[in-house]
Amino acid sequence: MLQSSELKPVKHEKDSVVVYWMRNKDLRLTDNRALAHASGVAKTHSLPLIVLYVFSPSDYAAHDRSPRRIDFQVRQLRYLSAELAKLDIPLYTIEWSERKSIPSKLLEKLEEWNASALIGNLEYEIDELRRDTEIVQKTNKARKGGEGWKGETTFLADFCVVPPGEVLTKQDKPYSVFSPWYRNWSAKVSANPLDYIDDAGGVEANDKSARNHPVLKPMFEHKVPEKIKGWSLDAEDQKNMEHLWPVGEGVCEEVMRRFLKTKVRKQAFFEPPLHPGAQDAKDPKKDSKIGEYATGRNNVSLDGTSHISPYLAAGFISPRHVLRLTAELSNNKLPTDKSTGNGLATWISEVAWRDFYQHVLCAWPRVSMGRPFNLKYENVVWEHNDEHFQAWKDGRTGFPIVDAAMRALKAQGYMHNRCRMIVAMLFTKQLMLDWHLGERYFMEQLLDGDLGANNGGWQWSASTGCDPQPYFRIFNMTSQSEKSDPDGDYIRYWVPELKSLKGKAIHEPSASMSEKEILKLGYVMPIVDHATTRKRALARYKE
Ligand SMILES: Cc1cc2nc3c(=O)[nH]c(=O)nc-3n(C[C@H](O)[C@H](O)[C@H](O)COP(=O)(O)OP(=O)(O)OC[C@H]3O[C@@H](n4cnc5c(N)ncnc54)[C@H](O)[C@@H]3O)c2cc1C
Repeated sequence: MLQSSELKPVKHEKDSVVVYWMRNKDLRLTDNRALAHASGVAKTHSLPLIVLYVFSPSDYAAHDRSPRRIDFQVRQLRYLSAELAKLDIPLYTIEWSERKSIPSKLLEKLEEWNASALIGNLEYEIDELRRDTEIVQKTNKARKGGEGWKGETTFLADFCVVPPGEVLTKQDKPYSVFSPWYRNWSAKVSANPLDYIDDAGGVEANDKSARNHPVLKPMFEHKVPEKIKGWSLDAEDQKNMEHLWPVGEGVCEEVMRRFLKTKVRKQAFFEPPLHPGAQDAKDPKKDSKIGEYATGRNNVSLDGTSHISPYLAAGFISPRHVLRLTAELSNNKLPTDKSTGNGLATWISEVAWRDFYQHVLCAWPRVSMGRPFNLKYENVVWEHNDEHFQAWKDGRTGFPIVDAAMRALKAQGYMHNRCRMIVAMLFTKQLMLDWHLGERYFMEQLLDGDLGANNGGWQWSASTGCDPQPYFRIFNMTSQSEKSDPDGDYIRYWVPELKSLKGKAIHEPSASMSEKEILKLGYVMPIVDHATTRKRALARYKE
């Protein structure tokens, strides 16, 4: 928790207001710690609540945000605005292009509105932590007799199941290896489910008189913009995204229900999570997607994972909520021992990875400043090859599984986890390109782009991160392809040039076909040779 100091109790005067600052990772009205707290403060002092959201295009640019992600958030904000209006609460949005001046502009607004409290959920990226710290420091200074807004500021931990700083070694140090961290994390969660996965509460309606409050009245006239200049999509992509990643009433719960209660389907492409025709599982613990997750999650031609990541990353649903829904399948217990091969336990451990990378971000802030976790690898010599970088982005590397995955990413703003590992491995080890470039490209494309998870995934692949893949274990693209897309359906869908290929040839056309034959299909030869580049990578890392 980050809070202004308790110098003098703040006076909640009768014409003041309470402000909940909604951020990019908590775009929901239920099970939301800061919103519930703000609503409680407003009720206790009989004050109206304002929900504030700040559009900050310069932050989006600095954090390589994907326009699709901004569009996704805008769609959700418009939905939330309508929901809040039913509760007589305004959702007021402001666009500020100067990100460094957000604290001072915000404090000016709070003074203008005569707000007595500002409440939000913490964001763990370094820029955001600095911004919130500046707000708290400025408030404290004003409350010690200085100029400026003198209300109460509170930022709460909400994004993780277990807040950063609570999973520590016996020596009170942060963990840098996932397995012991996970044992500690799961012991805490299982022992204190009420603390960690209980519903944090939501929002209560304002009194009807809020509609005539001098500060709130004009806010009810305010409309959340449909588009943010520089961050909007063309009409076709907008339609595509609305179809693949819908927002609105009950969407997240339904995405979860499909994962927990319906059967795995074979699909070489990713259908929207709310596609028609999902078949109910007989025994969800065994034959639903989650029941089969321990094995199904690595087959990229199955819809064997939840696809909840964009909704979790932008906080349309809380991680507590997804775990509660999972626990319902298991007598309200959370099975966490994944060594049993239990699908539920394996899935819970994946959700825990999300927490793990946030904990890493907080314990070692250098990872959100572009530096490797493992400083030993800070000076690995990377190649500078624009042609290879472009071929990777365009899905024209000559490695079919990589090309399929990269084309899927461009088309859908999403990529299967196994494919993320494969394409990142080719990028960092075989192409020997700087992982920062791949990390940035992912952020620009992904709907679920999140600094902690994305940086963690990239540094895992580049072997520079926390508990990474050791540098000498370099994926062989052909065997990865055979394991993750056994029938080649995923490749055939995304790389139609190869759809006539049968059997193993789909995974490595160049092993059985001449260059002329491959080019005739409209495909390309591999842009690098695995054996040569493997040696190069080993040498570079050793150096
Ligand atoms: C190079 C690379 C980059 C990645 N970038 C991101 C990113 O920007 N945002 C993101 O949310 N995930 C990222 N991941 C993790 C993972 O690929 C996605 O979370 C997952 O594919 C989302 O699909 P799903 O919701 O169906 O996952 P499921 O398999 O159903 O997993 C459930 C949830 O657990 C979390 N999760 C699962 N695996 C991981 C993981 N390895 N690290 C962190 N959280 C995880 C996600 O919130 C996910 O929605 C990345 C992985 C790699 C290797």
